[in-house]
Amino acid sequence: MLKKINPTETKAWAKLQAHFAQMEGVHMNDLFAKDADRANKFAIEFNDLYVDYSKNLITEETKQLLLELAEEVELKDAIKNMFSGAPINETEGRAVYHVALRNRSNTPMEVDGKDVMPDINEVLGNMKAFTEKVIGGEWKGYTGKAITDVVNIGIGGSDLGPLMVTEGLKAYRNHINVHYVSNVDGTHIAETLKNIDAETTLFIIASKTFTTQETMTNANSAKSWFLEHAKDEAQVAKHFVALSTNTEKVTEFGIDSNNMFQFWDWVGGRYSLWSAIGLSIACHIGFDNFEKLLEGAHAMDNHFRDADFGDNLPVVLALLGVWYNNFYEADSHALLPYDQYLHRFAAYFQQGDMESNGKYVDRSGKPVDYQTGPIIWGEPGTNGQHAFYQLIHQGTKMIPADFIAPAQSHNPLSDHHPKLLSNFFAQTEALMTGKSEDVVVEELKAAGKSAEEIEQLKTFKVFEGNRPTNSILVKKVTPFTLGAMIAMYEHKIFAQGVIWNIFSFDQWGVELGKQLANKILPELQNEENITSHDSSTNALINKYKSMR
Ligand SMILES: O=P(O)(O)OC[C@H]1O[C@H](O)[C@@H](O)[C@@H](O)[C@@H]1O
Repeated sequence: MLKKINPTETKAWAKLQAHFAQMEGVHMNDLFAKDADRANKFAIEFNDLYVDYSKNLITEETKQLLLELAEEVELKDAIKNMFSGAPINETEGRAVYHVALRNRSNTPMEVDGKDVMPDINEVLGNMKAFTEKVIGGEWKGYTGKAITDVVNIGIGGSDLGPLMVTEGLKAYRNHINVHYVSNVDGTHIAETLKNIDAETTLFIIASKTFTTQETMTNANSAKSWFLEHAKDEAQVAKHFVALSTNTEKVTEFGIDSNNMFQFWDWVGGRYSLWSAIGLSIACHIGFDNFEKLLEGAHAMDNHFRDADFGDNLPVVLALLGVWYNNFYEADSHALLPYDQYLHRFAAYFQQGDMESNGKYVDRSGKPVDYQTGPIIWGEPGTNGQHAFYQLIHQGTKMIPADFIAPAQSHNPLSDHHPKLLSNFFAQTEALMTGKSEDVVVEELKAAGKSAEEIEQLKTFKVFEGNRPTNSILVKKVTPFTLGAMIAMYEHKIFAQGVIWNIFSFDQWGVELGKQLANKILPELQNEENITSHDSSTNALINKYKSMR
């Protein structure tokens, strides 16, 4: 069980508050000027990852106090608890054991006294055999043709993870095309079906519960479409497989239980890409590469469990996040990958982070009186620069940001990559150093501006700088590195949840909207005037009915 420690009542919190008062007004430029070794001091190297966190509003004292906070909230114990398979997802009475899914050392890992590794290895074995058949062309469709396209139908954790990783590792892809359908908007499935052939398409229905409205609706539409072509229910077995924890519902849907890849209730949806939910990834990049993804995550798991907190990547990133979220009152955090393949990275961690730590009730069931999870957002590299970076540089809000870039591109076309990386380095430098009024005035003089023009223009061109960033430089975006990076952020989220004294592995907040939608749906299926809601909702529903 996780301890119930209010972080704001720790000694470290009070010390951090006092320290924060001293830090206000401190400029990072001065911190760098004072300490020639700062970049070395505040960097962590892990395999092919190099994380520079020196461009943060911290001193050694800040780090020390943040580490004291981690000790006082008993983060070490919490990590041990997670790795021991204890039911730390208390509101659902479940263990949180995605670390077992990627336990490549294969040591026993138990839930309720039962080693889960044999089951995990069995499903991995089934996934391997299946992907090899699909990729090798042995798995045939109803007319005897090999599979060319895989459509993953799922939503939330059963979509975002596999989608982000297949995009992230496209450089490793084979001839199997993978498509993702998530939205209940009929457009999503309709547009996907336009580009595929029923004879050579395999549908993967991915749903932990196998009751999710969007997924079941899309799955039924896919099945109807398929049967329009195949005209034989018996052929469904060749074209539909399921990834789920719910055998009963899978069978009810008409999928042969032999074509079901199991996972377990101790795998949270947003932490499930390492389980059978990763089947579409394995179809796209091959099972060996999928295993390397697991290996990378496993390496990060060991690091998180064993490394001293001061050199522990997830812990350090978590503490920096707490520093900005709770002391500087930053309300968001940007993830900015300088890698086009990682274009869904921020979207993936919007669920990972916001569904985990978007909670206002603490582990004792009481409302918190401090801030919890930040808003996560971001877009890839230079696209963001030409869109929202203005606000990061000169806006009134502090936006701590993680800049992520590979040293080696999978597509080293002419000078694209040096240009991309020059922007990566320039942005973090600019955000930190800013541009003083003196420099602006010199530049305007050099550009031949009059004294009057200089006076009018100068303040607009000044950059305060002092805006915090982490730089995450990886050698190359490989399956191993991506696995490690995803696990790094997963554990950062867990560590922050522990500090904020909240439960990071339930998601009650997604329920109310679902319940109300279920109540409203039948009201949309008749022509009656609706009066059962508030006046705004009634008016909207009735307007919709008059417009359709
Ligand atoms: O895999 P399922 O059961 O279809 O759930 C899909 C998603 O549903 C809800 O939005 C939440 O519970 C998410 O965490 C989950 O990922």
